[in-house]
Formats: sequence, structure tokens, C-alpha cells
Amino acid sequence: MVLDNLGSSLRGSLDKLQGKSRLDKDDVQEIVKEIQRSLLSADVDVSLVMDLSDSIKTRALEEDPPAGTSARDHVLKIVYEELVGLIGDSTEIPLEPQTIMLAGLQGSGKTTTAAKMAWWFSKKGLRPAVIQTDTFRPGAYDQAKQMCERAEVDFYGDPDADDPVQIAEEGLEATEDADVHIVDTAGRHALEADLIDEIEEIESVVQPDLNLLVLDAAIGQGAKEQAQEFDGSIGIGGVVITKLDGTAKGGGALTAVNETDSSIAFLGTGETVQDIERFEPNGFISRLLGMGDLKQLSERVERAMAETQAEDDDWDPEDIMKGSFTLKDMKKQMEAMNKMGPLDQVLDMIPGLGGGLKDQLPEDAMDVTQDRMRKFEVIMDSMTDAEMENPRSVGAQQVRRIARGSGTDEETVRELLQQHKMMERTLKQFQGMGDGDMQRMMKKLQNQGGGGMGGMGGMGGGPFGD
Ligand SMILES: Nc1nc2c(ncn2[C@@H]2O[C@H](COP(=O)(O)OP(=O)(O)OP(=O)(O)O)[C@@H](O)[C@H]2O)c(=O)[nH]1
Repeated sequence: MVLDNLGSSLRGSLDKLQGKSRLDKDDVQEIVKEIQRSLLSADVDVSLVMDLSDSIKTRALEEDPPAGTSARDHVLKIVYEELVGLIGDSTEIPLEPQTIMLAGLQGSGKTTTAAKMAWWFSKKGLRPAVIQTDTFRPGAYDQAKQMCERAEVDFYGDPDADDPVQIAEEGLEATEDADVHIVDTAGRHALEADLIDEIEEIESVVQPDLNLLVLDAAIGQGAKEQAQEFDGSIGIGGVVITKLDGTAKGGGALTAVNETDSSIAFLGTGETVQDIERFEPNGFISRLLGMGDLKQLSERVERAMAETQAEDDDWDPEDIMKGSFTLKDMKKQMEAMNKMGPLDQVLDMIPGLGGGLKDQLPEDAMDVTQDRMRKFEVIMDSMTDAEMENPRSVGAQQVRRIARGSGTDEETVRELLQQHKMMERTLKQFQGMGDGDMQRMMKKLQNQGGGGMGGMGGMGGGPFGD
């Protein structure tokens, strides 16, 4: 995640302020140093880092904390506001017919992003089409076509043609029924004059409403030059940062945003078409500072639950709250969990948990958990319907049979049964709760999260909601 280290290193300095009501120069100096270190190691441009740390320093020393606010919360609020200011609002993407062109160097993730964005628009009820004009990279056509099939969106490309401008023209005609056109362009290893010429020509034919620069999160200082070149030729209206699942950097992309005076439109967080998030500065920074991002989390949960339910008409997650919790329910829940994406990303979104607790987990804890879930799924596939419905009936002999059938061991089968028992017990506590109880429980959970951040209060209306 971009600037991931900032969250954890900053929390260390902030924790030292616990109990203080005023900040002195040394406190501020330490925090500012921590911020500088994290931003620079995440490849944010030096002059940007200096500007940001200067304003944090000035504000932290000159502004009086509002009555009743601790020094720690005060400085956290300033850091939050300055970071939101640096990153700015997200690029406006109206939900209406439009043409968007993607630009960027080779391998930055344009083709993948085109299909992901098309998937995103289709989920918003629009009819998108991807037009693939990359005649430079062999394989780009097949890759785009396959991803668009997976995303179930219209696609146009011509593997035998070698003129991208002509493909763009024909593509717009061939997909005229679509209302959002996403034009993917070719990349090169470095900024070469012919890349810029080509994209300018495509642009003049396509006349996009918006040009997005696609950047790999791992890009460093080179982002500045790229941003300048593309902005100077076609004009960049927004940035997409890809591969956020694979790096703790991302500062180069922030530099590009600043350089082009644009904003971030989308984030890419994986290789499948669903791994795209609309950029939301408040949630993003909250997540970064360990305050969690409840909105993204609930959207993911809802989407995953809906998809799992759509695959099986007989299963309704609401039934769990009313009746018994069987192994079938547990399996469905695990499937929904898988759809939510990598566990560490999901944990990042839980207030209070994302930063503090997650940092304390051993590095491979997430893999182990996911590995365990996969094993549990294999075991469940070896169980009979009756056993799935009534796991308490499974005795020693059956455990042996299931272990053999699933190619696992008895220990893991027993672990699964134990896990189910635990979940069943927890759910029993929630069953019979009214909506009011539920809300109180949610509030309690949120405050526990906020409490980890020094009692910042609930998440409603943003982490500093008055
Ligand atoms: N993990 C991860 N991989 C990604 C993401 N976005 C793209 N990739 C991978 O990055 C590689 C390059 O992505 P492409 O979409 O082919 O990049 P491109 O910019 O179209 O490349 P050219 O057509 O050569 O210019 C592929 O292997 C993608 O699967 C992402 O958000 N996360």
C-alpha cells in the first residue's frame, strides 16, 4: 500500500505523545522527521516532502488545539488534513457516456486497467467497451480480449492490423452501441518520440473526454518526467496507480499527480478484473494512518456476499442470523471472504486493526490463514451433505474417512470442526439482537478502533466528524 510505512512509523511517534496536552518543538521535530523519512523512502519527490513537512511543522506549533483535544489528536488531525491536501480530491468520473484514453509506459498496467475500468462501469449500470490499439506488444490483443470476456464487457481490437489510429477509428464505430469507450494505447520501455507521436495521433481521432496516466506504484522519481511528457502532449486529467498490492511505495505516483496538477482516479490492487477501487482521499488517508476505511470495507463485503448468494439461490446470509449455523454456511462465508480479496487488504480497512494489530502479526500470518482456508475447503468437499448440515454428528471414524478422502490429516479436520463450533457460539450471541443492539455493537467496535487511535471518536462523517 502507498506509504504503508508512514502509518506504522507515525503511530510510534504519536504514541509517545499519549497523555500530553501540548506539543513542544522536540515533539514536532520528531514527528516531522518521521514523516519525511517515510515519504522519501516511498519515493515522494524531495521538494514535495519539504513543503508538506514545513506546513505540518508550522501548523502544529502555531495552532492551538481545540479545547479537550489531546496534543496527539491535534497533530494527527493536522497530518491528516495536510496529506488530504497533498493528494487532493479524486478525479471526477461522471456516470454518463464518455470516452477515456489510457496512456503510460510499457507494463504499467494499462491493458489490465482498461478491462478493470470497464468492469467497474458495467457494475454502475453503464455499457462500456474497450478498444485495444496496442499493435506494439504481441499478446496485448489476446490479453485484453480475455480480460474483457471475464469482465463481460464489449471489446474491439484487430490482431492483424498495424495502424493504431485506424484501429481506434474503426473501434469507435464498431462499438457505437456502448456508452463508455475506454481506449487502451501501446506503451514503450521509455519515453520515446514515436510513442508520444502515436498517442497524439490517436488522441486527435478519439477526442477523449479524459486522459488517464497509468502508473505502476513502484515507479520512483521517473514518474515526474513521464507525467510532464504526457501532460505536455495530450494533457493528463487523472492518474491510475496500479499494483498497490505489491509495493509499499507509490510516492512516485503522488509526485505525478502533483506535477500534472491532476488527481487520482482509480487504484489497482491485483491482477483480476475486480481488483479496482475508486480512489477516495479521505478513506485512503484514514487507512494509511490506521483509522480504517469502513466504506470500502462494507462495499466489498456487500459485493462478495451478493456474488456468493447469486451463485447459490438456496443460500441467504440473513438466514444465519435467524437459524442454525451449519458447515455449509461456513463454507459460503469462506467463499465470500475469498471474493473480498487478500486478507491483509481487508484487515487494513478495519479501523484500529489495520495499523496497530496487523503490524504485530508475523509476516506470513496471512498466507497461513489463507492456506488454512483452502485446506478447510478441500475437507468440506469430502464431507457428505448430512455431515455438512450437522457437523456435531461427525465422529472419530468419519474424521478418519474425511481426512483420507481430502488428502489432509485428522488434526486439520478436527481443527475445522472446532473452528465451526467457535463461530457458531459467537453467532449465537448476535442472534436475537434487535437493530438497536446491532448499532450499539457496531458503535462499540468502531470506538474500540478509534480508541486505538487515542479516542478519535466514531467514523461517521470522516475520522474527525464533529
Ligand atoms: N499485482 C498486480 N498486477 C497488476 C496490476 N495491474 C496490472 N498488473 C500486471 O502487470 C503486468 C502488466 O500489465 P499490463 O496491463 O499488461 O500493462 P500494459 O501497460 O498494458 O503493458 P503494455 O501493453 O506492454 O504497454 C501484467 O502481468 C498484469 O497482470 C495490479 O493492480 N496488481
